[in-house]
Amino acid sequence: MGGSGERETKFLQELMLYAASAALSCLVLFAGLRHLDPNREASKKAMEHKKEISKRLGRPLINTNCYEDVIACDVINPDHIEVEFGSIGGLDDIKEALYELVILPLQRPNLFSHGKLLGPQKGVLLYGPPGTGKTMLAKAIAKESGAVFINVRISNLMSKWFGDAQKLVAAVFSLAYKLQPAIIFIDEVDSFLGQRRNTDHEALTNMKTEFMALWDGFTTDQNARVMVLAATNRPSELDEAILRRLPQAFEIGMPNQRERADILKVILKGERVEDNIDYDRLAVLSEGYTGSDLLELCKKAAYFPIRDLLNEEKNGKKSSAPRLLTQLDLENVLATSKHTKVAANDYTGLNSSQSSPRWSRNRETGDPVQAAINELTRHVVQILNIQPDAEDP
Ligand SMILES: Nc1ncnc2c1ncn2[C@@H]1O[C@H](COP(=O)(O)OP(=O)(O)OP(=O)(O)O)[C@@H](O)[C@H]1O
Repeated sequence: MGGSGERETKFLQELMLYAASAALSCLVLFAGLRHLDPNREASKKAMEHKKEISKRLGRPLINTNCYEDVIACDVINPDHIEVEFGSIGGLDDIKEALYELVILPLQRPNLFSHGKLLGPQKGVLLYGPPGTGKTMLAKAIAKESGAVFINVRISNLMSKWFGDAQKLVAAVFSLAYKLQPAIIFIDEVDSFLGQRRNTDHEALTNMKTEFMALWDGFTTDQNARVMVLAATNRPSELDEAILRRLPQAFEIGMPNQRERADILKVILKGERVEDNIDYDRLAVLSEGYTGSDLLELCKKAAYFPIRDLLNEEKNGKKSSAPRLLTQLDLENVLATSKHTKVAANDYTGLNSSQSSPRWSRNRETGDPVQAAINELTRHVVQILNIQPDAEDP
């Protein structure tokens, strides 16, 4: 009797020991797996970001999956975008067209829900040389329309979760739908959705196919306030399948003289500058500059007052603040900086096989023939590396 009682106690003890060690092993395994997960940090960051987004959006935490959480890292709340249409110099007719085509349907979908003729645009392409304000314009559209801005970085989709790239692509669309109104922005779209090559990796090809299928789904869903905005410096590298899905294309070209003056005014607005800046003269002197070049020019010029202040201090003078920026500072930079025309030379424009009327939209004349002549002239100017004598303001 005593022997069987002892055996029972021993059995129970062993059972408990096994149970405890099994529980411990599970715990260790679970903790180990969590540490082995290469995306642990990214998911954690994404979760924090998602919480922040929900808070900022004033909506309860949405029910998202782990892929949507990763995409959430690239979501920008419109209230946090500083760029608005007013901070973009020039591009007046393009801004006006984008207001009607993109902003209004996102802001007031009811206006576009009567009949089939006025369905909202689901894809818009901005193309032109680097530094001309395409990204800025895309952000301003999100800001003005109150849409969340999902900046799709292909490198993000490809590198972090290589095997799951297709699921991430699906997450871009599903998250956009949950957060709508939303703008999915794809910069350098040619690198992601460019012409298919035999050398393309299978994962990239699958991603493209998935992206197109999901995009088509949204195009037919009239209630989805989600739009794809794509930008490229190499429009000629996009294939027809993409162009079909981007029926509205806008060339964001090199700014003309009047636009350069406008851009300079916008950049220097609110800065410590003298009142007598001659913007028209600066615009003449800065021919061939993009908006981005003009920003760099102003940044360089802003150092002159600082240098002067430091020199004065060296000579024993005490100054409380740097002097105002002058016309001469800006002209000095223009005279000394060797402008390379990188942007204009890089821009390949469109090849003839893709020149259809929609591509030939010319924001200065609206005339396709004139647009073709301008394009040709631009190429000749680039090849000969000459500057036209006069320029249309
Ligand atoms: N029209 C403009 N008005 C005011 N600032 C401009 C304008 N165009 C460009 N800029 C300035 O140049 C910066 C770079 O422009 P942005 O990144 O939008 O050019 P991009 O066309 O998208 O170039 P990329 O093709 O290289 O991405 C902007 O952040 C802005 O400060």
